[in-house]
Amino acid sequence: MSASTDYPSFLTPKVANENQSHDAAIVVFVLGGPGSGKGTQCQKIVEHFGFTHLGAGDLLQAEIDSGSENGAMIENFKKEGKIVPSEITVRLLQQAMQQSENKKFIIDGFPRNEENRAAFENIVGIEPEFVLFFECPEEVLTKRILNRNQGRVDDNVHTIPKRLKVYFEQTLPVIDHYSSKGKVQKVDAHRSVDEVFEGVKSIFCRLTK
Ligand SMILES: Nc1ncnc2c1ncn2[C@@H]1O[C@H](COP(=O)(O)OP(=O)(O)O)[C@@H](O)[C@H]1O
Ligand SMILES: O=c1ccn([C@@H]2O[C@H](COP(=O)(O)OP(=O)(O)O)[C@@H](O)[C@H]2O)c(=O)[nH]1
Ligand SMILES: [Mg+2]
Repeated sequence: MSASTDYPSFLTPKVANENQSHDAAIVVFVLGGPGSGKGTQCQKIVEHFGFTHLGAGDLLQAEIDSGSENGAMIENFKKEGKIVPSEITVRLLQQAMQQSENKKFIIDGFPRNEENRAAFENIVGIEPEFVLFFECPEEVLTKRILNRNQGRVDDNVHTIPKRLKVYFEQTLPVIDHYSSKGKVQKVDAHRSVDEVFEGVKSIFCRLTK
């Protein structure tokens, strides 16, 4: 008997959702320093390759904006360039994946440290297909962030050095971890948006088709 005939039809979507296994889901992590172009390139990947974009920073910002009980705490972490406790970010990512009908996700700006990585693998139970890594010189990152002009609380001279320090000390080890497993696809991000996307495109054509 199929699952859909086991339950009254109005219950089926909820039951299916709660038990949803992501065994079939494809996850690509997108990493790189703040300002390296992760969000910009993810938009283009969505248009060309049909992935759903989950920006970890965007999901956290939505929590702040919704006035949730954790909102003020998350905003303080963001202002200081610190990494929000994994259980919060992983829960938001897992919810977003469960609510999506798509099975192909690009997760942008996560995992930012080893704790994030272990929590995602333990709780969600998925390893990424590969990790797209945007490499960009530090001074270019700083310039791009200062020009971003989106009114972010963390795009300022107080927070930028803290974010860069966290990136070098905590996020690069995650990239090293995946590198040792042969999963890192590196792209030179210090080029025009279109040139970077040419590099991205060839990786996605090779690894996701
Ligand atoms: N290849 C690029 N060359 C120049 N500017 C870029 C490039 N990619 C992105 N930008 C700009 O740099 C800023 C940061 O890009 P964004 O995609 O938000 O990076 P991230 O998500 O990695 O922080 C934005 O203002 C964006 O328009
Ligand atoms: O998995 C994540 C993603 C983001 N952040 C927080 O959100 C901020 C902004 O992240 P975002 O990815 O939006 O920044 P970007 O790298 O795109 O500039 C980070 O500095 C952290 O404080 C976090 O704690 N965990
Ligand atoms: Mg971003």
